[in-house]
Amino acid sequence: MSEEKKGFFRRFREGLKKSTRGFTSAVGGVFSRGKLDEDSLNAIEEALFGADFGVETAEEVMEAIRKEYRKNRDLRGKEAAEIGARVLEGILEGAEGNFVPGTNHPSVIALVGVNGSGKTTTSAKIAWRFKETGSTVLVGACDTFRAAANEQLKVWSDRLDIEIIGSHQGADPAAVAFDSFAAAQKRNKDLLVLDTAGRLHTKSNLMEELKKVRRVLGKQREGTPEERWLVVDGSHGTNSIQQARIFHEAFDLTGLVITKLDGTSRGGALVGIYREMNLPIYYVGLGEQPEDLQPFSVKEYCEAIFASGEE
Ligand SMILES: Nc1nc2c(ncn2[C@@H]2O[C@H](COP(=O)(O)OP(=O)(O)OP(=O)(O)O)[C@@H](O)[C@H]2O)c(=O)[nH]1
Repeated sequence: MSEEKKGFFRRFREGLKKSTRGFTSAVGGVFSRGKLDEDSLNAIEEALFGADFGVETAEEVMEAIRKEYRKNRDLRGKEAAEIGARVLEGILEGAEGNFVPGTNHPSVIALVGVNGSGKTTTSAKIAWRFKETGSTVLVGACDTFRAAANEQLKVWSDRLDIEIIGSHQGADPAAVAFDSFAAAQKRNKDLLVLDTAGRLHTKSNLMEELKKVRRVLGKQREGTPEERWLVVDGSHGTNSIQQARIFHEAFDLTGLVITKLDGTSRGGALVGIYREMNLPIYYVGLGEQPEDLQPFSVKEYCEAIFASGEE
């Protein structure tokens, strides 16, 4: 395995460790112990329900483990963990998003989500990631509600050498989106990332505002923005599902980014969100540094979740 790939796996595991700690400590390391018994099976079941996977997922995983246990009373914790990881991988089949900027200069990703979910930082992190791999990128500061969002982007832009189209508080987000797209086209950028607001000043509805952003961009180039990703705070657990539905209805989402998986014991919620939305997860946030935003890996996620408390 290449050094770079090893680094990626390590980061994914490290970031998810806190997310999985609640899960693994609840099963008391039962997966790393020897043969299973009824008590340890109950402990696994309890932990599965506590990790916010959702009832359906918890039941499916448990059913597979119990089925194997009925056939083989010598089943070991490690084998049960492998069964769990496999079932989860099956459930998450198709969840891995893979984004590469197209040839349509610029490809456009619009990030939406409730305030505080991590849109601004995610915009900067995505821009940095593609800049590092040789793409030319522009970020549009369409969050004109929160004065600090524009400032925050400026700080990131200075720190990471990312080009942004700034805005001032109270400006029309759709106008900023328009200008950003025009600038990205003019400068022949590979990628334009649009940060948007999670709240608005005016009484006008946030969803109406997002629809307007889409309408305006669609007039500039049909189908733009072609990537419409919802940024979800992973630590909010399955509570995020209702919000996700509302955004989906208004903005016809094409993908998900799940942030803050490093700071929560509810990392299982990602599964519930995917099951409900059935949209690819492009990135997961595993910390505050730019490199902590990682492409989602089903295999890594499932293995990290069932890593049985091994350090
Ligand atoms: N630990 C951790 N913190 C994160 C992650 N992603 C974002 N954050 C932090 O979450 C906080 C909110 O992020 P923002 O990017 O400002 O959120 P926002 O969605 O733009 O918020 P609004 O502009 O109010 O809509 C910041 O302090 C980020 O540093 C992550 O993956 N892990």
